[in-house]
Amino acid sequence: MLSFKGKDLYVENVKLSDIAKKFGTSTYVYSKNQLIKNFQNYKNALTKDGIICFACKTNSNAAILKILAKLGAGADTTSGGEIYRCLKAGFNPSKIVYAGVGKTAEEIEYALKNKILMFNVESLEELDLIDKIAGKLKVKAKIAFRINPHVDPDTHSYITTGKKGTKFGIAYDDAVNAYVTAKKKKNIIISGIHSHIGSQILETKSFALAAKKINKIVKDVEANGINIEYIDCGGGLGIEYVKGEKPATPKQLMSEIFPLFDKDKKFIFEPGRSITASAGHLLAKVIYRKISGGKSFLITDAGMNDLIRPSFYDAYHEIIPIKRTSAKKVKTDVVGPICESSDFMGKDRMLPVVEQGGCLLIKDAGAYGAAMSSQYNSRPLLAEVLVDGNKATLIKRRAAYEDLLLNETSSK
Ligand SMILES: Cc1ncc(COP(=O)(O)O)c(C=O)c1O
Ligand SMILES: N[C@@H](CCCC[NH3+])C(=O)O
Repeated sequence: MLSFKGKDLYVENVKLSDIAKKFGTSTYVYSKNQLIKNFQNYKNALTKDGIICFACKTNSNAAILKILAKLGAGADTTSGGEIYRCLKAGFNPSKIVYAGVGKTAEEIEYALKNKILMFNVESLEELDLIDKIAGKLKVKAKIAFRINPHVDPDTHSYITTGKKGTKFGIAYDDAVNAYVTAKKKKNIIISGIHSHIGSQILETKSFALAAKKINKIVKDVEANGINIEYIDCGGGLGIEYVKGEKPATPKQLMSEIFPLFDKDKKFIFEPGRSITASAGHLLAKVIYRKISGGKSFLITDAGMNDLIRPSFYDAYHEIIPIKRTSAKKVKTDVVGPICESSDFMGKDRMLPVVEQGGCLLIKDAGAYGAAMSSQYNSRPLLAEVLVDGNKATLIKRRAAYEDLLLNETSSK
């Protein structure tokens, strides 16, 4: 919900220059109504019994989580900390699923005590530990196996998770045996099957291929007298970072998947990026401009510690000045203040020479933005602001220098 009104760029009905004045820069700015719209796209497409479990690793700000919990979302979690955040935000534990290759004993115990819907189990050793801890607590643990379906979708290699040889899940060929083993465990209830093939996937064909392979396992497992209630299809739908990219919609995805399975199945989807990415942007100030070695640079107060995606994956985020200007456009690198040559927000962009102190918006940073930020170079974490109509609310205060020393025991 970004638009120009006159010369000014707005998020919903709030001028970004007003946000910069009031809350400072750099700042993450979210649109509540874009977030709701993105979630409703999934909810409306879910014509079968099931749950949309928001992948909270993309953005776990309490205000964002509360909005989604209120809309009836479940949560896909990947650590005890994420389960904690989701419970605090009001998610119903019976809608929380928990994946991850390295769940610790403490995390498993915490999840069991809080009665989550199901563990997406990624190895037989993990299954043993869950069974043991459930026994100690005198409870039953509901599980699905995360199956690695050996599918290779068209996306960045760092975010491909369902390919043969990656660390995720139980290998496709070992899936049926894993279920047979689980059936013998005293404290385990088999609830479902899970796969998640990767992220920023624009087309549906890899999802459909994975789903067909998963259904083959479901049939083989059920032939062994084991019932599979939930088909958890993971997340992974991409968004339009680059103008002209055409990501499939939740409706297209689901209409390909549903007919592949028996009618009685319940479905879980775990979208993350496609819910939060386009609902958030990074507002940054141009501190300095310079020409060096024949290149033009805009140096912003946002760095790779605030948004690591460009440095880490060479990811593209559109960058636009928040004030329309008739200044000439020149090929520009937008860089941050960190001592790394990989500290850039965008390279070779045609941008007007923004005035010093002017602001840029680094778009579609609501997913894996603030959530992946760090204090590298001892830079305090950023403020986060939520816009709803004509109201802008601070949902995370900007950290102070004192916060940098908060947990260091010799800091007094
Ligand atoms: C298990 C699991 N589910 C869901 C997601 C969310 O993926 P995305 O943000 O691409 O929708 C991820 C991250 O890739 C994941 O690891
Ligand atoms: N962090 C990645 C996505 C990781 C997906 C998590 N399994 C990104 O920014 O694109």
